[in-house]
Amino acid sequence: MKILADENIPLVHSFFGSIGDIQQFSGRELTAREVQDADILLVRSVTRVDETLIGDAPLKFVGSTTIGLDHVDTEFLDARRIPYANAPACNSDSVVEYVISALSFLSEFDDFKLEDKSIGIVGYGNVGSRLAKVLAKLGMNVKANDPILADAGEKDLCSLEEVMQCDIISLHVPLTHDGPYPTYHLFDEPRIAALRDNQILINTCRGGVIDNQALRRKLEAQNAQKSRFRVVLDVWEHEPNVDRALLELVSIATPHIAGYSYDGKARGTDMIYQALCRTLGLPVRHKAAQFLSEPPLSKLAFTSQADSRWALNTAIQACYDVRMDSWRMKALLQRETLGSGFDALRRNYPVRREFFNVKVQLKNVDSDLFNKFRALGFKTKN
Ligand SMILES: NC(=O)C1=CN([C@@H]2O[C@H](COP(=O)(O)OP(=O)(O)OC[C@H]3O[C@@H](n4cnc5c(N)ncnc54)[C@H](O)[C@@H]3O)[C@@H](O)[C@H]2O)C=CC1
Ligand SMILES: O=C(O)C(=O)[C@H](O)COP(=O)(O)O
Repeated sequence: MKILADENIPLVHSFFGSIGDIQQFSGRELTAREVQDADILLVRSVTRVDETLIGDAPLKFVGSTTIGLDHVDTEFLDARRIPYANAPACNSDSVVEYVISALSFLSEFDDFKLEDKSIGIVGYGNVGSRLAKVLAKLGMNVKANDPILADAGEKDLCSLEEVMQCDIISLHVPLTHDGPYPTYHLFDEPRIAALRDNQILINTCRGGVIDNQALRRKLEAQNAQKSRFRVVLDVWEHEPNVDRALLELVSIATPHIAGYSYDGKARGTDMIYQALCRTLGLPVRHKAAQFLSEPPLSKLAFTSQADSRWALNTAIQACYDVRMDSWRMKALLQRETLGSGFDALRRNYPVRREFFNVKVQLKNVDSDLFNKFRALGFKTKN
């Protein structure tokens, strides 16, 4: 059995080695010729899986070890009766922790308290709803917009206009071009122009959800001294060929790594392995936990002398400091090869572990701080 697998899928040999002969490829360079005699195709988000790539290859399964599926032409696979799977929620905690790290940094940089702010979440699926629950427990005023869930009867959702009034707006929708609520350029020129000088806009879903040129024009037009309009971008239109001027202007810029916790990527591989076993009727012999090593940081301790805000920011940034990723990405501005640099940062991404790997000891602290650590996903003890 020939298994073609993206070279950036972690643990691919551990999970799939006993099922077939694994041949790895570079995600943006896979050709139809290589796919012609493959039985199994395992991709990440950078490989467009469609008729041009697949043709009449006798594939038994296509798996994408990602949440997003906009790179896969599922109608074509359905028509060809090729089974496929993605990995819903595999890295949603990773994205949530990315947003929390960004907010932690910005709250220090612009000196505000999260509990004084409102956040509007666009897309209330796995990522959006998890983020909403954590931030509400941290004391933020949370509003969410999701017209698809609203039509299906979900209560307590808001209009996009209401969400647009929040201090912070965070985007968590799939990239779609049709249907009743397409998300391509959901944030178009008029919506971007309507954003206020003191708002924060965060995009960790797909670059095309924001009109990047319109966003660049908005940032170029503002008064850098006076404006507090902050933008956090993990995803970009036309990746890996990012708009240099936009990259320079945003507060935090990262190369599509919000979902790149090692735990999340390993979970993605695990989920696709399980889906393949179900499809082929094979026994499930492996679990991601078997292959995950000890985290580099496992314990933190705070005493009753710790200021709550400082303690939370210290723990968040000790686990994951998004500024490091942003500095590495902004350093690309000095180099000619932005596109290949973007992919190199993703390929060589350092091991980042999720908050649940860290046990936080809290001696004689009040219950509010204890609960906030728990809400963030840390293991806690007295
Ligand atoms: N930057 C990164 O590394 C990562 C990015 N992602 C992206 O984040 C997206 C969201 O992930 P999940 O929450 O897991 O997906 P999900 O499918 O669980 O939730 C998406 C939600 O968006 C809603 N939605 C669709 N169109 C909408 C519209 N026009 N307005 C408002 N809501 C709308 C859907 O009803 C759904 O509830 C993924 O599709 C993927 O593209 C996911 C993981 C990592
Ligand atoms: O899961 C998703 O959806 C994502 O956006 C992935 O985290 C992106 O990673 P790659 O598949 O592009 O490596």
